[in-house]
Amino acid sequence: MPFVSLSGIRLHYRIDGDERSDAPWLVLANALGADVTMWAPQIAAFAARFRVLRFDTRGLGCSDAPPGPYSIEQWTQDVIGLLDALSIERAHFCGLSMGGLIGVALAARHADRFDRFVLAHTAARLGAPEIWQARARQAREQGARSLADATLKRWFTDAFAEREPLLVAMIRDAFAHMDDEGYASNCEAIGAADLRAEAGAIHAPTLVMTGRGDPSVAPELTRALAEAIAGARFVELDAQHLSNIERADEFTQTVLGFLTGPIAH
Ligand SMILES: O=C(O)CC1=CCC(=O)O1
Repeated sequence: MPFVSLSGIRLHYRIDGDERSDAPWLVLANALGADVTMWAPQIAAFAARFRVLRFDTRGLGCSDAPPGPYSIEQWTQDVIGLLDALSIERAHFCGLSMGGLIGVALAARHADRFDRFVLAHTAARLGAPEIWQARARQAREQGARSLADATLKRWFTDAFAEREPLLVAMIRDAFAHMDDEGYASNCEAIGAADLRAEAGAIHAPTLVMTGRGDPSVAPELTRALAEAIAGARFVELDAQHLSNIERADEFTQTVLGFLTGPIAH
């Protein structure tokens, strides 16, 4: 299992696609409570066009979970450190939810390292700090797995959960084994992150995506992010929060179309 060591922590990553090719790099960033495996439905199609680098955000999956709270600066330094460690000069970036929030910060603050951004099911501010502090407290006191049922209900429609119980069980399994401190520390980073004043400074070509029924990040907040970014494309899928799983083909084709197609000026 490959890791890079960055300022005292080990970050787990995976690469798909032909590493020796000169295909563009595409970085994938996961949601809170998920890990690199959430991108499984996209990997074959993405790896046919890109060298795909996915990583477990600090505190989640197989990456280290040092005591927090974490911060948006640590998240972005983790991504830049990972690119540096792997000698990747530039990449496209696709992040969902918390991964999308990291993308907003990278697009505003580290534009020189990226070409195009996909910011899915996210916003420049993901709700009031008190909500995230309460969630962090619950994770520390009762364990992150105490949040699993409610979270899964926000992530998928009932119809999808009934149709695909195995898929949902696999996502739940990854969630249930999250490190409690890592989950809580990421909640605190989300609560402290308010990038509304920075979204207007994003000039990279950007696709913003939401789900019509997303109860985790309201579509209006995601739409507001798209409106703040000059020239951003906005797409709504018929899904709740993890549209890359519930509407896997549509998500994949929308992202590929954007990353490989012409950019309207
Ligand atoms: O936990 C949720 O419902 C949704 C969420 C917000 C930020 C994130 O990454 O996931």
